[in-house]
Amino acid sequence: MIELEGLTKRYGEKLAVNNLTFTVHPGIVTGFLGPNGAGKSTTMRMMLGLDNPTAGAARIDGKRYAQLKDPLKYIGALLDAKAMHGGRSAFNHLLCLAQSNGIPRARVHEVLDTVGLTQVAKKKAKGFSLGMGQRLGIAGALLGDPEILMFDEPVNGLDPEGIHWIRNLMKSLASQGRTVFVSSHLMSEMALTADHLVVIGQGRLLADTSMADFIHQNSRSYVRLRSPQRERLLDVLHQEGVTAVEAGNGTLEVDGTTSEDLGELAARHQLVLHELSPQRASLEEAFMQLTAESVEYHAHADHAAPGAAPPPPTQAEGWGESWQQQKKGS
Ligand SMILES: Nc1ncnc2c1ncn2[C@@H]1O[C@H](COP(=O)(O)OP(=O)(O)OP(=O)(O)O)[C@@H](O)[C@H]1O
Repeated sequence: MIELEGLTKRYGEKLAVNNLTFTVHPGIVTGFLGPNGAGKSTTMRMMLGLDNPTAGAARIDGKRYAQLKDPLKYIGALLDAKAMHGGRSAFNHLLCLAQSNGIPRARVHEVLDTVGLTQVAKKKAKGFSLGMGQRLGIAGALLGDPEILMFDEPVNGLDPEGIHWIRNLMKSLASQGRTVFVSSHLMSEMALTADHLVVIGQGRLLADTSMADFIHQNSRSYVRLRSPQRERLLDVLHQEGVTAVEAGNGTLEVDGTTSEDLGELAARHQLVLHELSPQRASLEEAFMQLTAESVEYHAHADHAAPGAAPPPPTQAEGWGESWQQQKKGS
């Protein structure tokens, strides 16, 4: 496992990572999330001994990275897919890594095969597309058959087939009992891949929880109702002590109950429903809700291209104030 204890990094005035303590466990995929500049890459670099902490420590199986003999056999990482000697062939790049970590040459062929680069193994890495570079970086991470794997934005530059492949690879590595720690800005992808989440903002820990709990705790679930007998429906809900919020287009939003209960209630009162749909928030909505105050870099609408239409509000923005007020009031 990976253990962080009070991990801190200061660059001059900037506290990039602020007293992070958490553990990344084996057997699951742990997603590492945070807005731009939150400190994710700095944290990962310190885990790999590429940056020295100002305070605290990161331990890999109980040891600091520098104390590991043949570190690629303990932890494999993809941090920056472009960080390789472009003049070397894919095969030679991996062979150099293998030789410096006591890994047999045959393993280079195996990992090239795993990532689908066997046919271009003799080609120089500098001619590789972004997606091929990502695959080569992942091959390097897998080289030592490590129990711990760390990927910073692994789906960057990958096409849909490549994204699907890396998702399945990470899940299968975790199902083999390995520790998989992955950062990504693609929330929809993270929602499909990670079981557990660590979220940071401005260097501080904001959440360390299961995916399901994270979404549940940081977002709103409700049931949307639409009925041609809206007034009667509102009366019935009122009598039952259920609060409904009018949401435009003739729809009502109801918190604190289930679509099953509402359907049965409507049936008992012979009310016609045209819509009865449970609305569950997405990871993206939950993430934006939690990190809203720690986003450092905002785009402003008046800097948009001339004539560009403003973006439609997200569902999270759509809930806006009334939800915030309800939360404060509760
Ligand atoms: N070598 C450095 N010198 C000075 N400041 C740095 C250095 N590396 C990172 N920082 C600063 O530390 C903060 C955290 O950066 P980091 O790259 O770790 O964030 P991140 O969460 O990985 O961001 P992104 O999602 O945009 O990749 C940023 O404000 C960044 O400008």
